[in-house]
Amino acid sequence: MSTSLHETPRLVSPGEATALLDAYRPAADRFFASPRHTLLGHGTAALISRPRQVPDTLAALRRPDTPAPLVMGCLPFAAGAPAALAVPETVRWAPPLREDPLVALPVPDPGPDRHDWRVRAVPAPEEYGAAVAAAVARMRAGEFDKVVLARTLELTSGTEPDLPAMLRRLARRDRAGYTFALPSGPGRTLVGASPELLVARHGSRLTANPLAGSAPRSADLAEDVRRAVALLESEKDLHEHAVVVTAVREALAPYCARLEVPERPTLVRTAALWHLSTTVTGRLADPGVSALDLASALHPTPAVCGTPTEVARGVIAASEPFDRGPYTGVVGWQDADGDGEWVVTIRCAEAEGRSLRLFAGAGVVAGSSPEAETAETAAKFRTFLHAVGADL
Ligand SMILES: C=C(O[C@@H]1C=C(C(=O)O)C=C[C@H]1O)C(=O)O
Repeated sequence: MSTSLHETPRLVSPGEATALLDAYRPAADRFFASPRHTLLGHGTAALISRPRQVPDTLAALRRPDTPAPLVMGCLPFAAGAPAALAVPETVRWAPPLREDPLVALPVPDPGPDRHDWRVRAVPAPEEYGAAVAAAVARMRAGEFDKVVLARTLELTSGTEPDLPAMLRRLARRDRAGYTFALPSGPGRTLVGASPELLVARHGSRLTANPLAGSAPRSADLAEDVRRAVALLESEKDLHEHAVVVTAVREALAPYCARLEVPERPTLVRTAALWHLSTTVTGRLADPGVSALDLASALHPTPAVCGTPTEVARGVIAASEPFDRGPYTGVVGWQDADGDGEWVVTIRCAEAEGRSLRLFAGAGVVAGSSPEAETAETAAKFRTFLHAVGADL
């Protein structure tokens, strides 16, 4: 196997990752930061709307004596809708942002935007609660097991939002997760900070980290810990989580010579939420299967859709009065060897002109309450509201 650029041993110098974060410019650039790498792609050598075209496009663009090309971008939630994948003209790599001492310095953050946001909730929180209640009634009648229902906030302002500033705030606040900013369609930019790894492949090793079952954080330390402990013991959340882990195991098993799935979830936290988390690891039976092949086999997991998948898709289409677009799709990168990282597209917004559309959803099971799911989605919005300086 050839050595790709990101595997080359390198000297780490402070500020390398922060420099990529600061260099990001919308439209021309694609930024992706993970706990392993920071990437900044510049320019577009090729656009790809169908994931199956990725291997041939990367092979055709391979040139001797230059680093092998890679693909960055996002896939939408909806099956069959076009992807927004691209091969950048150049890619700069840096070590993880969280290891960069400069990212922790408080000074360079420019503070909140002085935007006067007009905010419209679509659907209104009461309508969202009613959709949750209707889904709960159907699940109690045994029609299906789980559905993830989402809502949006449409933010508009008199001036175009400063997307690089938002990206910097997202990256600085949640340094342990995955931060991204890239074009999601003509005139549109997807920006977000997701805690959830759909799948990463490194040679024959794979890792997936499904999250499901959540609780809002509290500013009060004792209350924060109480909520974390309650989440670990909540039967409703453990069930919601188990449904996702089972689906991930079943989707990955056919590709694996070995697959390890811990019996009980642990906790992960973002600045706004606690989540139940399971880290699944495995070894591929056929190393020809790429990270994107695995992501396509997994997507959509019941962490963002439901169980059974097709029933849940139907409930989502009938209940949500908006198009999810890239939200709850997949975002990330992959190189010509098939190594890469694909993340679940959540805690994000899509920017277009002077407006931003924020998305948040919650897993609904028979034991769910409309009030708790509305509060959970409100907490999920906080990740992005902080980035636009609108979290009051
Ligand atoms: C759907 C979202 O998050 C997903 C749903 C979760 C849940 O229901 O507990 C937790 C993490 C994500 O898998 C979102 O953030 O919008």
